[in-house]
Amino acid sequence: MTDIDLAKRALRGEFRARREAIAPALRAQRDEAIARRLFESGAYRSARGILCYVSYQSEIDTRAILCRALRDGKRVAAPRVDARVHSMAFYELAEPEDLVGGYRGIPEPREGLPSAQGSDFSLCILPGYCFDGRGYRLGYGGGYYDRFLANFGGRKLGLCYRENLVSSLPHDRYDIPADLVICEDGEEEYNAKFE
Ligand SMILES: Nc1nc2c(c(=O)[nH]1)N(C=O)[C@@H](CNc1ccc(C(=O)N[C@@H](CCC(=O)O)C(=O)O)cc1)CN2
Ligand SMILES: Nc1ncnc2c1ncn2[C@@H]1O[C@H](COP(=O)(O)OP(=O)(O)OP(=O)(O)O)[C@@H](O)[C@H]1O
Repeated sequence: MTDIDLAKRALRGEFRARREAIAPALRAQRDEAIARRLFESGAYRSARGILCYVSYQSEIDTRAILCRALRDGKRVAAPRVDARVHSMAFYELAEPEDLVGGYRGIPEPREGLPSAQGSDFSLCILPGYCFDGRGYRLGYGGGYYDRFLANFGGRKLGLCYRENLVSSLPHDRYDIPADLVICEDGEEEYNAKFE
């Protein structure tokens, strides 16, 4: 375990507590505001398909996002972890019911769904405890997203409550920053290429 891993571990507890301290009703309102901003964004509107995490615990809720994207006629895929090989892949959903209990209780695509491949999937929506001023994220610590993003050529979009945006996070050579972070009251853009 490197110094950076240890520093990140200490921060996870702090930022989870901050997220959990927001009253549920307020959190729901903020999640709705974040989803609304996402739907209005060029990143969402121009994507034919999205790769989106399925929220659990106190993560920003993506249920409404997944359902709306399916209704909008987008292709929608969610991640499934293969813990044996420490990797994660995305599978395309036909309906919300395609999600079943998976890794650590996170809802994941059931077996038998097609793997999400191709340029239609041009947007990946990232979870995170927090993001910094350059788009770096602090995740659960599995390194799953960094391994996946190393081979992903599309737009990387984080969802984050405003109070969990920080100026700077520790990062190592594997960390891949978001191009854009959406908060309940605005957006932070890091990669002009994707305006
Ligand atoms: N919704 C969601 N799905 C996702 C991720 C994610 O961050 N969010 N992942 C992103 O990589 C992958 C799963 N990675 C994970 C890695 C570690 C733990 C974990 O250790 N969970 C502990 C609580 C940890 C904590 O609260 O800090 C647990 O369940 O007890 C969970 C998921 C793929 N799917
Ligand atoms: N592409 C990679 N190849 C090898 N090791 C990696 C890679 N990406 C990340 N790691 C390692 O995995 C460990 C966890 O990484 P990190 O703390 O960045 O996870 P995270 O981004 O918080 O988790 P997640 O992506 O699952 O949300 C670190 O030790 C990191 O160096």
